[in-house]
This record gives sequence, structure tokens and C-alpha cells, in this order.
Amino acid sequence: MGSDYKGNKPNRLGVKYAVNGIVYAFRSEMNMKVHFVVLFIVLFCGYALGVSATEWMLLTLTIGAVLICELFNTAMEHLLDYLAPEIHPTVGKIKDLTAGAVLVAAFTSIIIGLIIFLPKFLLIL
Ligand SMILES: Nc1ncnc2c1ncn2[C@@H]1O[C@H](COP(=O)(O)OP(=O)(O)OP(=O)(O)O)[C@@H](O)[C@H]1O
Repeated sequence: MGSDYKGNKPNRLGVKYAVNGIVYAFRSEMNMKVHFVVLFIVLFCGYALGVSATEWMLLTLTIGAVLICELFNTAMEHLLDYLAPEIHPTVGKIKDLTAGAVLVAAFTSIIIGLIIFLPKFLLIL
């Protein structure tokens, strides 16, 4: 199937559009704001408590996973609201599933954060 957009597609890198997507998600989604607040707390604690390179890698991976899940969750919500604006159990299930992915990523991130930071906090108490 042809598309008007494809024919007029500008021939350049899409970084600007990707950043637009992240900025849009940050502005429109409360969860995204919470993730960024947690991200800055983790960066501050990581710097203050001197986490190792391996620990930084694990923190980066887990925080990245949460942000990726939230972006896909937001995209899925918009897609479904556009394609199927009516109330439908299947739409509800799909939205619950993508929200579940964010929750799993967030819990994983909390567990990794506790494993890395708790012993360091206990040492300075
Ligand atoms: N069209 C629909 N049909 C049936 N249930 C729906 C529909 N839209 C939303 N729901 C239900 O409401 C929940 C919240 O959906 P909504 O689109 O409001 O997401 P949200 O509250 O903005 O989520 P988030 O906090 O991740 O942005 C869904 O997980 C689903 O259970």
C-alpha cells in the first residue's frame, strides 16, 4: 500500500524526531516524569556513593529498559486510541499488557537498585 508520507519523506537522520518523541512522552505522561526524577536520584546517589563501572552498566541497562517500556506503552496507547477509540475488552487487555511491561521493568529496576545501593547506604549509617 502506498503512502503520501513515504513519497515526501525527508532524506535525513531521524534523531530530531526521536528526541521529539521523548520530549512529548515526558510532557504528556506523568509516569515518564516520575522515571526521570528517579533517574536523577540514581545518578546523584551513584556519584555520591561511588558505584563501580559494572554497577553503572547495570543501572544504565535497567533504567534504559524502564524508559523504553514507557515509550512503547505510550505509543501503544496512542495507536489504540487512534485505531480503536471505542471501549473494547481487547483494547483494554492490550493496554494492560503494555502497562504490565512497564511495571515489570520498574520492579526489576528497584531490585537492582536495592542490591547495588542498600549495602552502600548501610555502610555509611
Ligand atoms: N478503549 C478501551 N477499552 C477498554 N478498556 C480501556 C480502553 N482504554 C483504556 N482502557 C482501560 O483503562 C486503562 C488505562 O488506559 P489509558 O489509556 O487511560 O492509559 P493511562 O491511564 O493513560 O496509562 P498510563 O498511566 O500508562 O499513561 C487501560 O489499561 C485499560 O484497562
